Amino acid sequence: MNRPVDPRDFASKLEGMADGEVLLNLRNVSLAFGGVKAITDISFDIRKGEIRAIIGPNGAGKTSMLNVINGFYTPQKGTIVFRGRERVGMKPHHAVGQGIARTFQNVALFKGMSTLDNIMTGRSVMMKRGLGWQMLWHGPALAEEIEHRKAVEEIIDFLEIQHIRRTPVGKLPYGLQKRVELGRALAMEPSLLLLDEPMAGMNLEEKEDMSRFILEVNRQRGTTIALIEHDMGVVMDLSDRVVVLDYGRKIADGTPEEVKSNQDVIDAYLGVAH
Ligand SMILES: Nc1ncnc2c1ncn2[C@@H]1O[C@H](COP(=O)(O)OP(=O)(O)OP(=O)(O)O)[C@@H](O)[C@H]1O
Repeated sequence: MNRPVDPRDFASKLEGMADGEVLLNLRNVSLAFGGVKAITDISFDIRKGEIRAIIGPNGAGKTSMLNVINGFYTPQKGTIVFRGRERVGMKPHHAVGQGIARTFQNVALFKGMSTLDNIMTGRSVMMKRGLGWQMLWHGPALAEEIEHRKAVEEIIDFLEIQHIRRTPVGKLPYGLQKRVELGRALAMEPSLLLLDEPMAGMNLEEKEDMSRFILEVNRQRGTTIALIEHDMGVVMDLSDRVVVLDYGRKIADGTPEEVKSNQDVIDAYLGVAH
């Protein structure tokens, strides 16, 4: 049985960790699918409080890397240390319990459900009282439900989506669906938020809105963020540090300025032959 997750656990696990300390450390990680080497001997870290971008051309291994971080894939080689503890055989449903939440390249919401209910599903993973309790509508379950509703309403306010709270998400424009998906991830109160192409398919205005929300999540809520993004303008504006992958290998790691002027990165994006 999955252990219920108390959001306060996350805060206590992060207590004593200062901004800038290593939150997640990947060492010599390799992942292959049969003969396809998706990730080869990659090491990098994510520090508490930063926005860390993972970039690279198509097929570079970015999504695979995100899937390794949240336990969806277990690498054949390498070590992963999260909050000072080496992780062994973590599964995706443990990720939430550890304080890792993610969004997906293609929005993964319940299309027939409202914005409110979709965000509430993010919260449900933290509920201590099971369905039986809720059906009986006992006092403690009711109190917990009210507490979660309050947290969800705060997220709805924060993301400025009050006007669509009752709308089925399948009826929303794509940009707003992405925002709701961000809301659902925030409902899990993650210490590490993974965003897979948060701006994909968005127009300029939607991108500007999403950039603002990502920055506010990071600055106001103190959430550490790792994101994959193809829009270089966005990456350079938002990120504190950028790791660049190409053909499953790390080719650069540094500030946006350092990475932008790195010759290997320029070659990779121009498609220079290896
Ligand atoms: N489940 C899988 N089974 C087999 N091969 C896979 C699988 N997932 C990824 N790959 C392969 O691993 C390599 C890296 O893929 P990945 O999706 O991680 O790259 P990416 O950088 O995220 O690409 P994109 O920018 O196109 O999304 C590719 O060669 C891909 O075909």
